[in-house]
Amino acid sequence: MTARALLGERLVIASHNPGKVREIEALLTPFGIEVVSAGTLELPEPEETGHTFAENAALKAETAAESSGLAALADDSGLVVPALDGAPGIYSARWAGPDKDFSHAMERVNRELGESRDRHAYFVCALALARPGEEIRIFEGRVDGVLLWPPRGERGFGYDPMFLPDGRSESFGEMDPAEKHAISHRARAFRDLDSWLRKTE
Ligand SMILES: O=c1nc[nH]c2c1ncn2[C@H]1C[C@H](O)[C@@H](COP(=O)(O)OP(=O)(O)OP(=O)(O)O)O1
Ligand SMILES: [Mg+2]
Repeated sequence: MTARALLGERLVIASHNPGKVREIEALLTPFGIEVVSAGTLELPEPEETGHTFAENAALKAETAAESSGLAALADDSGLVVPALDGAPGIYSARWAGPDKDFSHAMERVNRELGESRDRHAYFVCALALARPGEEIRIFEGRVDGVLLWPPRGERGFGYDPMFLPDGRSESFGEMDPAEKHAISHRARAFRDLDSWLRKTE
């Protein structure tokens, strides 16, 4: 797949999470690509049966590309806590249950950590880019930090209020979105995508 082909087309953002779609739209702005979300096109939400972030991202991008006939970009991401053997990891969304209750998911993370002295965690983002009938591409990013309790801030989404990125004094829930976009796992995956686009131009 070439950058030229991609840049001349409409791109589906293959995500049903409004917090993510908002961030992806902001991160895509400099690329000047016309985007449409999976929700707007009423695309189905596929079951995430993969065992890795990359597999689930690929599955979501391929499903969206096939059902829309357009190029599609999917994001599979999550919070990895080494002291919890990597949980919630690819199950990060599922820990919030059908009501997407992240206060409950954050409480579970904190409860399972208990008195553990190791509160290190990182977010991972795998982006998958698919065009109908073409080989899929994966881009990845990660950001390290520590888990706070109680959670802080109302901005962002998901586990943001309990995540303090290394070297910062504000949680992702407190930060201005532009600051999160400068350092987040998602921003780093976009940098990876950007350097690939430049190479293939
Ligand atoms: O920057 C982030 N800040 C806070 N929490 C985050 C972030 N990035 C991922 N997360 C957590 C919450 C999210 O729900 C889950 C991803 O799960 P994941 O399956 O990739 O997304 P999702 O089900 O919410 O939407 P969709 O699959 O339609 O793209 O990890
Ligand atoms: Mg999902």
